[in-house]
Amino acid sequence: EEQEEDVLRELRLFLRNVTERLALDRRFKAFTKPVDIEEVPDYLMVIRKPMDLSTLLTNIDQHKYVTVREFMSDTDLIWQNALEYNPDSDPMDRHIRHRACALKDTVRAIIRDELDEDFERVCEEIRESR
Ligand SMILES: Cc1noc(C)c1-c1cc(NS(=O)(=O)c2ccccc2)cc(C(=O)O)c1
Repeated sequence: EEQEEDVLRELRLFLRNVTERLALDRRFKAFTKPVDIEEVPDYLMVIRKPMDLSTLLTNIDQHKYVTVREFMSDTDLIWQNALEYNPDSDPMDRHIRHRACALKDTVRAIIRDELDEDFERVCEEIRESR
């Protein structure tokens, strides 16, 4: 009903704000767009579920996320994919892994500091009722 739509609208505002702040952080530039398959031809053979910050925004606008937990599953894909595709000891791989870990820590810190657990509980109730 109306109150539920108000809660989900507030969730989308929060998730958009978090995503836009991540996209503005220079450390995360490589995560702002899908990995370019022209530049990385074997990427989709290694990574089954690509994800990036622009796709997160599209998903938010398409009402894909009803809870922060669902949003976090997709943000986790971004850094997990980067760790999986770039496992080597060469400086480039180490550099992208360092940024992937920074993305993981930054998202968790924002959620810990800015998400009210009662709000997330209401979102989980809505998801279970659907
Ligand atoms: C993300 C990601 N996961 O695996 C890799 C590898 C990356 C990644 C993707 C991009 N952006 S891109 O796919 O458009 C591109 C790849 C190669 C040359 C030029 C552009 C950049 C970087 C980077 O470190 O700058 C890394």
